[in-house]
Amino acid sequence: MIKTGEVEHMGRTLADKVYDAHVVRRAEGEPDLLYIDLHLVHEVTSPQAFDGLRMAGRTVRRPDLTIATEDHNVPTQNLLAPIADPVSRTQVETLRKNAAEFGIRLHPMGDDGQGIVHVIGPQLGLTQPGMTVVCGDSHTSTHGAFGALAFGIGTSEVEHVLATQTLPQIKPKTMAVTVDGALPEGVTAKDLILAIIARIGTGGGQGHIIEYRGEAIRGLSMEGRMTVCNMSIEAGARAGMIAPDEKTFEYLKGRPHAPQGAEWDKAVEYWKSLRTDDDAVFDKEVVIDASTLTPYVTWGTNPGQGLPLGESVPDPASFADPIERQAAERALEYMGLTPGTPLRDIEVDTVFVGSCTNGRIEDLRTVAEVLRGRRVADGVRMLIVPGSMKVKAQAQEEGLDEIFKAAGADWREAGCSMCLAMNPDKLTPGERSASTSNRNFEGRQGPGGRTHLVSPAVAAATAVTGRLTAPADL
Ligand SMILES: CC(C)[C@H](C(=O)O)[C@@H](O)C(=O)O
Ligand code: SF4
Repeated sequence: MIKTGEVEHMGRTLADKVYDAHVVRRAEGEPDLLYIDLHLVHEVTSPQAFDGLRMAGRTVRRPDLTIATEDHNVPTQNLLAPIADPVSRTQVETLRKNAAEFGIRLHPMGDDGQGIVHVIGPQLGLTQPGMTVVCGDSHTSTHGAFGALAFGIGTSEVEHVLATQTLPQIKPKTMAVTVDGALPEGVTAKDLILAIIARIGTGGGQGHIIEYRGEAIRGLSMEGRMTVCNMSIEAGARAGMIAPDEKTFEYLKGRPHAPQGAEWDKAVEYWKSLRTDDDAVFDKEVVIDASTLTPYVTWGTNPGQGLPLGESVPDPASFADPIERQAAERALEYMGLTPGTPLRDIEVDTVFVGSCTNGRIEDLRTVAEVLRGRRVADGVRMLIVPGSMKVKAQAQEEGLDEIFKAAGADWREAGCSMCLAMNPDKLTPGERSASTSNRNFEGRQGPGGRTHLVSPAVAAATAVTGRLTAPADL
């Protein structure tokens, strides 16, 4: 820890640097007060926060640092029709009223800036290295891909940030996940993060900010880095971060909210200092060898229950830990799977491509590459949902939508869609999906629905054969 007036000798991690730069008040035995640079808002976790402000007669302290979008509840087709579900409709209408009353920018359904909250922040250049970013949403960790300290907060904290632009915090511990070597051909960021969670477990990052580092992380595109950071929360971590580099700067340059001219040069100079010092010590460290990885899929009902696609459904008896064994038994029962079945033999009814994990342009390009000249298997429905209206427009500019439609897939409007069952895109009881989203909990995609988490490449190949498949198998 740095003390004012003392020369600092101890190296600091990236997380330390960003955190320390935002502490506006620190007192013994109390949480720190952190300044927040960017506050993202969506319709699900904001209504009570705005009610709280109203009741206390408060205003939003920095509407200019706050931006709202409609994503969870929006249908992904027939946008002109009123939202049929009354709860969804009320949430969306409430956000519109609140945004108007408190002077917050909102990207409503149908607007060309609308999209999933974690897709639009980076897209607009709002998410930048060294920032603190919060949102009433657990996948706020996505923004850590830029070297920002980004984490999800609860609704009462949303109210606190709206009112003060600050947040009380207890400094999390730090954890390094170093991924050495290069990812083999055909192995993607999604496979990597599923492998990491399978290795460290859904509680492996608890209380920690994970910094992903090493050759394989440096080799990822910004989209891939976002996929990795997005799922940090599925390992229980408070946040995930990746040190900014030339790829980060290149991605940001020229975006609507990125600094410009002399401001840009100054910003880049600062951003370059945002890396873990060589002598910094992490509270916890894990090393992964990227060269051993193959496409990963989940077989169970939490994101840590994953295996290489070439393996078989595990036998619960093979788990030494009694809690894991029980969890596996229950998962297999819910998933309707038998131990020993090769994962490649599992047949799916539905394939979902989208979400804040894998609904960006690069993901859609990967899917198009696999689907080009091929057909979605008979009896399989495939939903391809862009993460934002901008992603949709770009995909259409590149003609990807034509490839999707020619293959028999359903090309939709932007939103969270089938990632979670808060809008019309749902699984029916017993229906099985291969999904590029981030959670496979019981009922996540609809009551009784069975979810296998996969990469966009595996999703596309699976749509073609109707069984869990990698493109290399086609
Ligand atoms: C609805 C929202 C609070 C929730 C979250 O916090 O993550 C959702 O986005 C999710 O992915 O489960
Ligand atoms: S796409 Fe899924 S994970 Fe992302 S914010 Fe929406 S519901 Fe949450």
